[in-house]
Order: sequence, then C-alpha cells, then structure tokens
Amino acid sequence: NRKHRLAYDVERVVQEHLTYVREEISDGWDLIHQEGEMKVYRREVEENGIVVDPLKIFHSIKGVTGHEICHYFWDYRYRMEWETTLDSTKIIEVLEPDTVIFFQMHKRVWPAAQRDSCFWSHIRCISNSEEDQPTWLVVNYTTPHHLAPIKSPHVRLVANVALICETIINEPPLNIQDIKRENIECKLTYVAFVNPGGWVPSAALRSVAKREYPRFLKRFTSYVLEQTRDKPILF
Ligand SMILES: CCCCCc1ccc(-c2ccc(S(=O)(=O)CCO)cc2)cc1[C@H]1C[C@H]1c1ccccn1
Repeated sequence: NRKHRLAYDVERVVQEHLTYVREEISDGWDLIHQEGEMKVYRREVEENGIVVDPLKIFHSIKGVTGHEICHYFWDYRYRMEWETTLDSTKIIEVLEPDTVIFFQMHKRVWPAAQRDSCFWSHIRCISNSEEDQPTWLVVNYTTPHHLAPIKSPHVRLVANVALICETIINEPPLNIQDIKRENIECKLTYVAFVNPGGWVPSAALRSVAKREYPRFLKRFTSYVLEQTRDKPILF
C-alpha cells in the first residue's frame, strides 16, 4: 500500500539512480574538470536545441561519512549556508519524514530569465547485506505543485539530481567506538540531469555549468567538514 501520492515515483527514480550509478564511465563522457579527488564528467546532449548535458561527479572526502554528507545535503536548514546560487529555498510540503517538496528561486544568470525549481527531495539509507557501511543517498526530482505556480518571467527548471554516498573505514580499529575521523572517508557520486526549462545559449550554459558544479560541490563538502569537525561521527 502507498505511503503517499508520490511513493511510487520516488521508488522508481531511486532504483533508476542505483542502477545507473554503477555504470562505468563509458565513452561519450568527457572529463571536464579534475581537482584533487574530484573528477567531473559531462556528456554533451541537446533536446530541441536546449543543452541538457548530464553531469557525473566522483569525489572522496576524508573525515566524514556518507550519512553526514547526505544529511547536510538533504536538510533544508543548512541549504542557504552552502548554496551560493539560490535566492531562496523553502519546504512547501512534507510527504513523510524523509521526503519533502521544496520550492527554490535560483539566482538569475544574466541575460537568461531567472529560474525557479520545485522538486521532491528524498533521503534514504540502503544497508547492504555485507558487514561494510550502508549506502546513503539523496534524490531531488522535479514535481509540479499547487503551491509552486509557474509565474512569468520565471522559467521552471526540470532537474533530476542524485547524491549517492559510500562510507569507507580505513584501518578499522578493533572496536567501532575507537574509530576516529581520520579513519573514515566518504566516496560520493553526484549525478545531475538539469534541463534549464527554456532556451539558453549553449556555450554560455556549458561554461556556467563547468564553473558552477565543481564550485558548488567543493563548497558543500568543505561546509560539511567544518560542521562535523568536532562532532561525534554520524554513521
Ligand atoms: C541560465 C541558467 C540555467 C539553469 C542553471 C542551473 C540551475 C540550477 C542547477 C541546479 C539545480 C539543483 C541542484 S541540487 O544539487 O539539487 C542542490 C539543490 O539546489 C544543483 C544545481 C544547475 C544549473 C546549471 C548551470 C549549472 C549550475 C550548477 C551548479 C550551481 C548552479 N548552476
């Protein structure tokens, strides 16, 4: 039986991401940016002349768990502290404790029209059978909502974004409570399928994306490191 009206959609999109994330980076993906452990890949795709390039970023961050990364990504309370490309974000509906609907106003990228977005956002822990750490993920997926009317001149983004995290414990000490932050590492895969919702000059959008995705992920992961530095580890 259904938990809420979007439960089937959430399940379908989560399973799609879990299947897709394991796919190796095949040909057709260009490595467009590399910085430390972060590798940013992009495929060049246009739909009706609109750039909808899929983005896939692999990154590993020492000193945090996948649970911590997903918690700070999903929870709206922290969003304006790390998201520099938003004018506002607000929850417009809570479907269940781990599934909410957000409405966001994105900062205008001149000369394009200002974008807004409305998506359901779901956080989940997937504990696999082996003893190693569970996988944590967050999916943000565009959905219409009566409290997020599309109002000109704003253009509604269409986004399907996933952040999938594994936690590695390096040189695990004998008992788990002795694990220190220097023993843990989060390996994350971030995928973003963003359709800007209306025509934007291809070259301009590609250069904004190439600059902004690495910047946003670097800023977000630094934010989580500083927020968790002296807190107990959240596995
Ligand atoms: C002329 C502008 C066209 C649209 C630009 C745009 C808008 C939103 C988004 C986007 C939407 C969601 C997410 S998230 O990960 O779910 C976090 C929650 O906010 C992240 C990024 C992307 C882009 C694409 C440029 C690219 C870009 C990348 C990172 C920041 C700003 N711009």
